[in-house]
Amino acid sequence: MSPTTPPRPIDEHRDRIRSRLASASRLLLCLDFDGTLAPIVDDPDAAAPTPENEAAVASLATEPAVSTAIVSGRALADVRDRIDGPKTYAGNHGLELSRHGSVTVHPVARQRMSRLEAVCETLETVLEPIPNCRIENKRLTGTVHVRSVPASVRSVVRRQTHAVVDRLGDGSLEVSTGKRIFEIGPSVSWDKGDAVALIASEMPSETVPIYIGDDVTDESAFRTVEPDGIGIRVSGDEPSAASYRVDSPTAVATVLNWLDSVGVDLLES
Ligand SMILES: O=P(O)(O)OC[C@H]1O[C@H](O[C@H]2O[C@H](CO)[C@@H](O)[C@H](O)[C@H]2O)[C@H](O)[C@@H](O)[C@@H]1O
Repeated sequence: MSPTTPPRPIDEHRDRIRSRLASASRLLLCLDFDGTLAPIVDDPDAAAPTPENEAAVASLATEPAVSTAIVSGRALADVRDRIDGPKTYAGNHGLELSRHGSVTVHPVARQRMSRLEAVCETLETVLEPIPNCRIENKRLTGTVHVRSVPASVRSVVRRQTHAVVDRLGDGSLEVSTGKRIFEIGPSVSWDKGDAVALIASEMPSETVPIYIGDDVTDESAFRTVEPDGIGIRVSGDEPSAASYRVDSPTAVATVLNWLDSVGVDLLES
């Protein structure tokens, strides 16, 4: 179901966050990567967390009462290389999970890897004439990047992507959208929200979950944590399942630093 209410600016509602933290003994802090910890940039390879976010995540990851997790659409190995500290990582929109020292992969996604590979290879050829179009093969999912593609031909990329997925995917792969991207993945009912629910299910009952993210795929995670936990969308005032919003990765750092310096002390010991 699509959300209908815009999230509220978090700075005007710190009291509710304070009281929610004060009623918990532990914090599960789940963080999206692109657009949340790292500003959106033209070249996906160049994405990096702001130094403030990098330092805040590293610091929060050492707090005994805090569990941190990165939940990203990027491949697990890729996002792990880009931000250090957390013990838990979910890559490929939750299809691969690294926790307790081992990696698990969604079994259906694993079965469909060869089909996904064939789709990515074909798209490399079919979309080769499109200026600045780029295919990111993430093994379990694939991303067609159109951020730097001339606006007039983006619809061509969309049509060709759907055509290749329909032809080679045989109903087992699907296309979704993100920020100037088309995402190709297995048609399975598993998303970031399911990954966050799984991570949260292993926490003590007095844990408050917080999820911060910026894109449509983060909405499932907001639905998982809300209303008992706290969803924070990095966005304008478009409708979201998150209750609160901040406007940029710079403002995310302010929230993370507040959690580190004030929020953690509010948790019941
Ligand atoms: O779930 P996330 O961690 O937010 O990952 C979502 C996608 O992020 C990346 O693409 C986005 O960021 C790029 C770099 O800023 C930008 O160029 C692109 O337009 C954005 O959509 C990543 O490349 C994808 O694989 C992720 O699925």
